[in-house]
Amino acid sequence: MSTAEQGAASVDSVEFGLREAADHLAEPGPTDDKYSRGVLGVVSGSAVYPGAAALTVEAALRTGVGMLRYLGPTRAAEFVLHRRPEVVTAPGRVQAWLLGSGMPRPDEDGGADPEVTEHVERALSSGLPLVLDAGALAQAEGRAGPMVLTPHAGELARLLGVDRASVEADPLASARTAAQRYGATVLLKGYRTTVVGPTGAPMHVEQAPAWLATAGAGDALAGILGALLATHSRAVLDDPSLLGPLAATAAVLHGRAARAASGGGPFTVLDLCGRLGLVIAELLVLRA
Ligand SMILES: NC(=O)C1=CN([C@@H]2O[C@H](COP(=O)(O)OP(=O)(O)OC[C@H]3O[C@@H](n4cnc5c(N)ncnc54)[C@H](OP(=O)(O)O)[C@@H]3O)[C@@H](O)[C@H]2O)[C@@H](O)CC1
Ligand SMILES: Nc1ncnc2c1ncn2[C@@H]1O[C@H](COP(=O)(O)OP(=O)(O)O)[C@@H](O)[C@H]1O
Repeated sequence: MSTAEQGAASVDSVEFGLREAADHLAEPGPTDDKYSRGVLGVVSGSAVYPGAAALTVEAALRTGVGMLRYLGPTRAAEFVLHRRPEVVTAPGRVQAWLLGSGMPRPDEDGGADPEVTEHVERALSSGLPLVLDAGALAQAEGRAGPMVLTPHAGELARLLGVDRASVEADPLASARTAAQRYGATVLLKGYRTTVVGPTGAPMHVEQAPAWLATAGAGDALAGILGALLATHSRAVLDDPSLLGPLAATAAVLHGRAARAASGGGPFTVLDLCGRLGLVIAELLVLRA
């Protein structure tokens, strides 16, 4: 589907841009410590997709958290620690959770190991802000609490029990259906990223170059959003309608970092992650 067709199908959403994103960034102050900044819990990756664990963690750290607790499978944890020794692999208090990137769905052969499943179950019933991605999307069923679902069109089609073409024909209506069904904010990925909450006006973000259509880019987006939820946890618990602007902010950071990494050509997902700090610094200047 062309961008023009996507636009025509989504005339009801408003563009969420740089200035709006700048207003949804948490900047630490002199009295902050690693706990007050926000701790993100991450359960991602698997024996099949250990890379997704590294990408979610890298993106979250680069977006800025006080601490990241990684509680995924052992092989992925070793890989994560090797790359990022600042990650903590002991359980403990967190302010938000990112679940599912690179993990099997509960109905898939093999499933996750029992220890990982227990971490996921605890997170799902914690009442804390959640990002549910990839293998954790179906866990939204029957859950209460503030959560953002981050499907691509194929995953949203699976969730809704429709074919992918019908999601692509009207991304906004499809995302809205899921938002209402699950009482969640839905961030639907694609060239245009659509964000819809169970209430409130839908938004869209178009900051990214098409070079971003590359494996692992969605894992990085999930990490960015997880970090934003951890650093805005109290505000989200007070006002869950903040989930929409925070999800859209994640898409803006992701797209801008992709553009910076690209410079007009191809790039890797780790290149994108490496640009996040400067993109955030640029946006913070905008609101000064
Ligand atoms: N480095 C890592 O560790 C990485 C790990 N990753 C992890 O992998 C897991 C699986 O995620 P995934 O998006 O790849 O698969 P999945 O959710 O089953 O959706 C498939 C959809 O795509 C479509 N489709 C398939 N082939 C197509 C084609 N050639 N050209 C066009 N369309 C095609 C297909 O549509 P269909 O044709 O079936 O309608 C269906 O809609 C997930 O946990 C993720 O986090 C990834 O992030 C990558 C990096
Ligand atoms: N044509 C495109 N132009 C810009 N961004 C895109 C395009 N296609 C996909 N993206 C972005 O790339 C990311 C892909 O995520 P996803 O499909 O989950 O891939 P993966 O599972 O491999 O990480 C999303 O953030 C999506 O918005």
